[in-house]
Amino acid sequence: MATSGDAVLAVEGLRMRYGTTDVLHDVTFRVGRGEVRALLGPNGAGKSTTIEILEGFRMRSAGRVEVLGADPAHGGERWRARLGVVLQSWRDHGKWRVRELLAHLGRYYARYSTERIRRPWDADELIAAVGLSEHAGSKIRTLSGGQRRRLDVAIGIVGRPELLFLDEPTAGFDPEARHGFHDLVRGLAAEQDTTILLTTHDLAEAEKLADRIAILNGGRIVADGTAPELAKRITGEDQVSWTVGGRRFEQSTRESTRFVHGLFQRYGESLADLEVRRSSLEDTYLALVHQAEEVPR
Ligand SMILES: Nc1ncnc2c1ncn2[C@@H]1O[C@H](COP(=O)(O)OP(=O)(O)OP(=O)(O)O)[C@@H](O)[C@H]1O
Repeated sequence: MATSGDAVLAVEGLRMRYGTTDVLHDVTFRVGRGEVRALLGPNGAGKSTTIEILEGFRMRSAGRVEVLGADPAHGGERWRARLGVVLQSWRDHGKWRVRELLAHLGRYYARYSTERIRRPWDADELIAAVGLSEHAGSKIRTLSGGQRRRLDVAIGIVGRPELLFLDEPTAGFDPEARHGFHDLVRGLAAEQDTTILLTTHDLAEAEKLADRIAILNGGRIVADGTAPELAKRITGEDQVSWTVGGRRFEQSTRESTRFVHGLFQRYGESLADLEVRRSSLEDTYLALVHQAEEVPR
C-alpha cells in the first residue's frame, strides 16, 4: 500500500467474517494527520468492528491496515502508547478518585515521553480540559453518566495520543454535555494536532465534528467526503419554492442562486414566500442507507 507521509491511518480492502457471515466487505479509507474523521452508520453497520481492528483488539480476516506506520495486528508497546482509545463500555474503577486514577494511568506513559510530545498529560490540566475540575477529588462511582464519559475521554488522552479512537463518544449525553464534548474534541484536533477517528450514528454530530465523513452501511463504505460534498452527492439539487399571484410553484435546481435571481427579474415585487431548501447531509444519508438496503448482499 502506498502510504503518503501524512496518512496516519490507511485501510485497504479490509474484510471481516464472523463464522460464515461477512460483516466488512472491502472497506477502504485513509485519515490524514490532524484530521477528524467520522465513521457514520446505522446499528450493525460494522463501525465498532472496524475500529476494534484498527486498535489491534480484533484480528481481521483480510485486507491491509496501517495505523501510525504499523500493522495493528503486530503493534508493540511503543506503538500502543501513541494511541488513545475510548471504548463504548465503562471501565470499573468506582472506588478510585478522578485525579488519583488519571495520575496513576499517566505514569505508564512517562517512559514514552519525547522532545515533541511530553507524556503524560498533567492530571490537573487534563481534568480542567475535560471539564471535571469540580470533581477532581470525587470517587468515580459518584459521577453522573456524562461526567463518567468525560473521564473515559480523559483516560483515553492521558498519554497525549497522536491518534484517538472514539467509539460512539456521546451516547447518553444531554445536549449541554454533548456541546461541551464537541468543543473538547475540536480543541484536541486544533490545539494538540490529534488525529481523531470517531464512530457515530448521529448525523448532526458527524457533520459538526468531522472534516470528512465515511458512511458505512452493511459493512461497506457507501460514501466518503466532506459533509457538503456528501450532501451534494445524491440529489445535488436544491428545492426552490415561491408564490406569484396566489399560486404556489416549486422547482428543483442545481443553480439556486442564479434561479432566484431570474425569479426576481421576472416577477419583481409580486414574488412572495420565497424558500430555498438546500440538499442536506440527511437526504444523502437516508438515500444511501436505503439504496444499500435494496442491494442483495
Ligand atoms: N463477536 C461477534 N460475533 C459475531 N458477529 C458479530 C460479533 N461482533 C459483531 N458482530 C456482528 O457484526 C455486525 C457489525 O457489528 P458492529 O458492532 O461492528 O456494528 P456497529 O456499526 O458498531 O453497530 P452499533 O451502532 O449498533 O454499535 C453486526 O451484524 C453484528 O451482529
